[in-house]
Amino acid sequence: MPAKIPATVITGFLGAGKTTLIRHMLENAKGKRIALIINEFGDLGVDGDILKGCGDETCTEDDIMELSNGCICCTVADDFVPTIEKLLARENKPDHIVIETSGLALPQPLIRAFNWPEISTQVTVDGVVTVVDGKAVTEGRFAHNVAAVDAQRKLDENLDHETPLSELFEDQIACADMIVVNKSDLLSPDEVDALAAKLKSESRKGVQVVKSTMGALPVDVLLGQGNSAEGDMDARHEVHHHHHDHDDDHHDDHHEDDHHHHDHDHDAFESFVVERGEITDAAAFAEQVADIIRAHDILRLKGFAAVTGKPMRLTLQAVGPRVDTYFDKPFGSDPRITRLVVIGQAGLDHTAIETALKA
Ligand SMILES: Nc1nc2c(ncn2[C@@H]2O[C@H](COP(=O)(O)OP(=O)(O)OP(=O)(O)O)[C@@H](O)[C@H]2O)c(=O)[nH]1
Repeated sequence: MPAKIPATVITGFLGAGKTTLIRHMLENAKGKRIALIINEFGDLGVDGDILKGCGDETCTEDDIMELSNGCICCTVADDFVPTIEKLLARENKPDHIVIETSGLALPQPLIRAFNWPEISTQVTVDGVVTVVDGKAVTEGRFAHNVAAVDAQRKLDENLDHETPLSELFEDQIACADMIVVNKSDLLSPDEVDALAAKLKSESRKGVQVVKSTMGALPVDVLLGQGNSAEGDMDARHEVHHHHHDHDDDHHDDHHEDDHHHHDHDHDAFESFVVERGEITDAAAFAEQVADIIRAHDILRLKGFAAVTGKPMRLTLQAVGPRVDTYFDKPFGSDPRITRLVVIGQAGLDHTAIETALKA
C-alpha cells in the first residue's frame, strides 16, 4: 500500500496569523509540493487571493482549493471528502496537504472527517497546528478584533453564537499538536515566555509550543510531525462545559503598555549537527536521545547512527520526545559515523546537547 499523504490542519482565530504562517511556509517549502485547502469564509476572507498571489513555483493556483462555508461536520460528505478525493486523483499528487480552517469551526470535527473510509486509507493527519495571537491572548481577548470574529460567527448559521471565545480557544488548544505563539514581536520576551509556559501547562502532554513572529517557522518544524491525529480524538476532547473563572490568575496585572521592539532572537530557530562514532545499543541510544530532547526542549532531531556490528545505517527521527528508529540502508563504503541534526528554538545549549549525545 502506498504511504499515506500527510495533512496538517492549521487553526486559530481570525487574525491570529494563519495566512501569514502558511505564506511563509509556501515560500520556504524547499521543493515540497504542498496542496492547500482553505475553509474560506464569505466576504471576510481574502486568504485565497493572498495565497494565490504567492507566485512561488511550488505553489500554483491549482494547488489551492476552497471548502464552502459552513460547519465541517455538516458538509463533510458533500464538500470535504470530494475535495480531498480530487486532490488524490491527480497524477501529480501533493507531498503534503495543508488545511487552513476558518478558525471558528472547531478543529475536532474536521480531524474526525479523516476517519471517513474514502480518506483514511490515503491520508493521515500529520498534526494540528493552532496559531495563537500572543498579544490578544495575553490581554485576555483571544482575538485581535473580537468584533470581527463575532461578525464572522453571525454570518454562519451553523455556528452557535453563544459560546464565549475563551471556550472556543480552549477547544483549539485541546486539539493542538503544536501551538504557535505568534505576534511575539508585540510582547516583551518575558510575556512571550510566560504565555508559552502557560499554554504548555494547559495542553496535552507532548504538545510542542513554539514562539513566532509573522509565522516564520521552518517547514521542518511545522510539517512531518507524524501524529496521526485522527486516531486519537479521545485525547482531544472539546472542552465546552468548563466553568471559566480564571480571569484572576490569567494575566499579569502589570503588563507594560509600550510595546517592546526588541530584537527577535528569542523566536528564531536554529539547527546544528552533532557527529559521533558508533553506538553500541540502538534501543538504549533512542532512550538517551528522548531524554536529551526532553531536557533541552528540542523540537526535532533527525539523522542516522552507526551501530556496532550492524552493517545497516540506523535512521533516527524524533518529534519531541517520540523517537522512531529503523535500519534504512547499508553503509557500504560510507564512513561509519553517527550524524544527527538538532532543530530547536534559538538558544539551545549546543555544548551540553553535544556532550550528552556523545556520551
Ligand atoms: N505584528 C505582527 N503582526 C502579525 C504577525 N503575524 C501576522 N500579523 C498580521 O496580523 C494580521 C492577520 O494575519 P493573517 O495571517 O491574515 O491572520 P489569519 O489568522 O490568517 O486571519 P484570517 O485568515 O483573517 O482568519 C495581518 O495584518 C498580519 O500581517 C506577527 O507575528 N506580528
